[in-house]
Amino acid sequence: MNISKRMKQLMCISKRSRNFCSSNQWNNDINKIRNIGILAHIDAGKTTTTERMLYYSGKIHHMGEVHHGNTVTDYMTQERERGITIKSAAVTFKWKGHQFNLIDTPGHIDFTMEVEETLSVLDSAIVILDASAGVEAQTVTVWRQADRYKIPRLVYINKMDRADANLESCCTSIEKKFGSPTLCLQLPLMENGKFVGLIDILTLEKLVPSKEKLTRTLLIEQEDLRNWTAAKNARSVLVDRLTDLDDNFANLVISADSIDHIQTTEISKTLWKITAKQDATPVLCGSSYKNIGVEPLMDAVILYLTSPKDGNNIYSCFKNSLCARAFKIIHDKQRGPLVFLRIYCGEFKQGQKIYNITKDCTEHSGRLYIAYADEFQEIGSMQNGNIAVVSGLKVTTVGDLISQSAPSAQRAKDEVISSTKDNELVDRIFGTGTKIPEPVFFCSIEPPSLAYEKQLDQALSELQREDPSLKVTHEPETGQTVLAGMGELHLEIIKDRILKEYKINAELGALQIAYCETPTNSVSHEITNEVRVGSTKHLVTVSLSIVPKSVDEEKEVLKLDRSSEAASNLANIHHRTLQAIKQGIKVALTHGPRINCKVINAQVVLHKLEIGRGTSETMVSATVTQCLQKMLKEAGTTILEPIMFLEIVSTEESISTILADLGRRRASILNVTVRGIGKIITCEAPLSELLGYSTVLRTITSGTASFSMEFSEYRAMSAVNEMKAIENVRGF
Ligand SMILES: Nc1nc2c(ncn2[C@@H]2O[C@H](COP(=O)(O)OP(=O)(O)OP(=O)(O)O)[C@@H](O)[C@H]2O)c(=O)[nH]1
Repeated sequence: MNISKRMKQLMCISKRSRNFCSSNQWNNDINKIRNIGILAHIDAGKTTTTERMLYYSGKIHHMGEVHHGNTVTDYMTQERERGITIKSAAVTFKWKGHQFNLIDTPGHIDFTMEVEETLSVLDSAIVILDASAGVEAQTVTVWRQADRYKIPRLVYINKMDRADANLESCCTSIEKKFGSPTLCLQLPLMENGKFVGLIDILTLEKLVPSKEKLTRTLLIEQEDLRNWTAAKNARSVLVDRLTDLDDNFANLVISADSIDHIQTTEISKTLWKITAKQDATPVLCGSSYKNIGVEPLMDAVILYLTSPKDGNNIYSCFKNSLCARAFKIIHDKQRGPLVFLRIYCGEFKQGQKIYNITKDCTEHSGRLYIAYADEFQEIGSMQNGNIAVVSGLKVTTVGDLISQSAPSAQRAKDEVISSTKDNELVDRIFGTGTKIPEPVFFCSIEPPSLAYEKQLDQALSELQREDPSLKVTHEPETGQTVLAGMGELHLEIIKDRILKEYKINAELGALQIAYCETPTNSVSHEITNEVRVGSTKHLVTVSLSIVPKSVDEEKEVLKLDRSSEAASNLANIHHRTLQAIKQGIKVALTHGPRINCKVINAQVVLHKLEIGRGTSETMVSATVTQCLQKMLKEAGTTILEPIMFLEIVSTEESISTILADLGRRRASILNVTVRGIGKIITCEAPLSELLGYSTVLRTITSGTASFSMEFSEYRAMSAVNEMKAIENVRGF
């Protein structure tokens, strides 16, 4: 690693940061804030593009490169060693009077939780594509995630310098895979077959960058007929598309005497509207590595992406009192845990007391900062619309909703409940912000000696607080600590972090597949429990059914029987009792009867509940667990295995070898398509057949093929494979 270069870069950040203390130097004009994320498939160029943005904004004076391991946002040792992003990184900088709070996210599927956390607090996003690859497997995943959070986005097609770059086929793949019409705003400017700049379709200008400055020159018909004609035609296509998408713009076109007289500002305004509504996707292009296209991309962020004020602020019920959502936590050696907050309403003041709505507790915050990746600039206060970092919070975890005080939170909740019958909205506001993906791999972890046991527990608890997709459990029967995560790389990085950051050489057991169980039949049961405390008898009776489902259709596993006989008995269940029942269900479904793994795809229906005076919630929970465990045994369970979706990119020569190998892995081939000079195989295969697949693929194709995979679904297997799974799990 080029250490001196990195040192210079950091000094440069710190020097600029020192001039930058008070919050009122920051943009409190909410219209001029852009909270944006950069999303893409692995290696599309997110970190390289972010590094250029920091450079052009004046935040750094030397551009780092991913292959030199000296970029600002890939600051973790593991990121620098491997040249991939693992943790999302937030940076704040200014561009043309606007404040960008930008989050660079990882592209690897194992770190998808980082993307999910980021998306839950963003206003808009840039999706980057590799110009030679178009829409790739992970692009589809992040696009779907962004759809779920209704995030306006634009696409930046990077790597236009590559010989096999193809802007048109990228646009076609966006339209085909996402059903979103594309609005192409730039064309590549070629000289002797080389990509040297861009043509701005709106202004009919040539944009030719140097490292220091971007030169804009108007295209002149007589001097550059070919480019001028291409730009004019592309502008007509753009105007036509906007006419189809926006009635006001259509009226403007009808009343104009010529398309040429439509003002660029009118086109821009319409583009903003359409992007905000997500009716179409603006497309820009460039080569971040060759420093082409990044400044116009930053201009496009200002022009077409939304500010915090433009979106529908679902938290407006908090009015001017504080409302913020925690979306990321890191552990800083000096400052301790740092919680990243998106502030939706009010102001966060350094050292203020906060009420954590999710955890129902009050905490004291410490210092307040603005983030520049792993550098932090202390500030006194931060206004709504912004992203801030807070130290000192001990209880808050990712996804928690924060307010000023319990009464202000209650006032906001009362207001929403009285003004809407929409329970989903209430849940979106006051529930936890992010969806935590299910881990598909697990392994045991042991300290090198008993002396390290406490330290390892501490390290795991910090890592778990940072990363909700990492699950740490202690198995009471075996005394083992078990780590569950998203993939081989995820768990490998955790082990490496424990070694490098906590200096513990922990031992990981063999990787195991996270199988699940599902009830084979529907069963009902009623149970009565009685406990004597002194002379008092405490009674509880529950009647439940368990019903198998093809997937977990409902958000809640528990459903109340709505029949007339049950309704009166269940009408007045106290909130705390309901929580106790849910807790009892959770415990029972954590360990299935056959191989002790999680029970999924099941619905539990509560028919009856009778509780004697003074019966504790713990007793209710225990009775529900006991009843369900009995029912699961009676119903019998089927074992389910995780099935992965794979996309393999290969040369023509290796295709038959790869297909033959996939045949031995119980894979179903979905498609084989041509991409450039190579081919893409899409298929599904059980995860148990894919352990160490990256090494195998590298070996059988001499390193010419690459692949990405993501979880598809849990599926039942044949009796023979079920036996094998049982043997594997018992051997663990
Ligand atoms: N030819 C070419 N290579 C590029 C360009 N932009 C980035 N790269 C290279 O592509 C590789 C991946 O770039 P990154 O910026 O790390 O990509 P990323 O999307 O951040 O990667 P992950 O975060 O690990 O998913 C690096 O080797 C870059 O130098 C480009 O415009 N042209």
